[in-house]
Amino acid sequence: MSEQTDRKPGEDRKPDEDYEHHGGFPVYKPVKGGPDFGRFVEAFRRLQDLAVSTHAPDDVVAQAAAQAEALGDFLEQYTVPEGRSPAGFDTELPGRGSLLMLPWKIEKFDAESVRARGTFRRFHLGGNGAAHGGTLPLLFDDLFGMVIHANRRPIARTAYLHVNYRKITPIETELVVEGRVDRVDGRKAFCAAELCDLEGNVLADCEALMVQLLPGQP
Ligand SMILES: CC(C)(COP(=O)(O)OP(=O)(O)OC[C@H]1O[C@@H](n2cnc3c(N)ncnc32)[C@H](O)[C@@H]1OP(=O)(O)O)[C@@H](O)C(=O)NCCC(=O)NCCS
Ligand SMILES: CCCCCCCCCCCCCC(=O)O
Repeated sequence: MSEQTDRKPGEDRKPDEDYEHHGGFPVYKPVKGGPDFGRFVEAFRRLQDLAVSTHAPDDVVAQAAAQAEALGDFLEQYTVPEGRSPAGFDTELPGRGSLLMLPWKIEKFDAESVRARGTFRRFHLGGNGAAHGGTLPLLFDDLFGMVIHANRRPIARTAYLHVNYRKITPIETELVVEGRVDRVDGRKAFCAAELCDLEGNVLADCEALMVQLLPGQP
């Protein structure tokens, strides 16, 4: 039996009593990268942009491939398990220092809402100047993870995520996304968010159900 509430997130709730119980997840802690880590990640994003936007002569591609392979060989010895790399766990960096997440900056983070600002990069291109349709669910899904965290709720899994694509989402253009918990029903947190341009036009909106995990649940 679940408890139906109309409470506004953060309004009347104390931090979730189960906050430290993240199903079968390990206890994650932020992992702060060193002084050059943000620069390191941004250099890789630039390479991703260039890898998808250049058509270099074969000898240049061969040289670039050899340098990339050498860099991989150089770094491989430092591989660590999940949760030990700053990538995705450095909360001060755009996209938390992850190459997968959108490299957006958080500008509001509280129980009312989480808001982030940034651009879809050239490597996020779908077609005809628009961000790939699959990159928007990634943006919203990661935002909802932060929304859950900002509401002092334990880690939740996304049960569903519904995106309405209202207008073309351009790459290389500053945009804003903001999301919140709309309603809580026991383990279920119903979330909503909008992606807007700087004139306030809604480019896409999204609704998702985030389900709190049971003990031991993966
Ligand atoms: C989401 C998940 C944890 C829910 O499984 P579960 O813990 O066994 O929970 P249940 O199936 O009992 O669902 C819990 C509640 O959410 C509801 N629910 C779950 N999935 C739903 C969906 N897709 N649509 C609507 N409601 C859903 C159930 O109806 C139930 O509601 P109730 O408590 O009012 O009866 C599980 O399905 C899962 O792990 N899915 C994969 C998640 C995933 O990989 N997400 C992407 C990465 S985060
Ligand atoms: C407090 C540590 C800060 C970093 C938190 C990273 C949390 C990652 C949770 C990953 C949850 C799975 C999300 C998904 O698969 O969609």
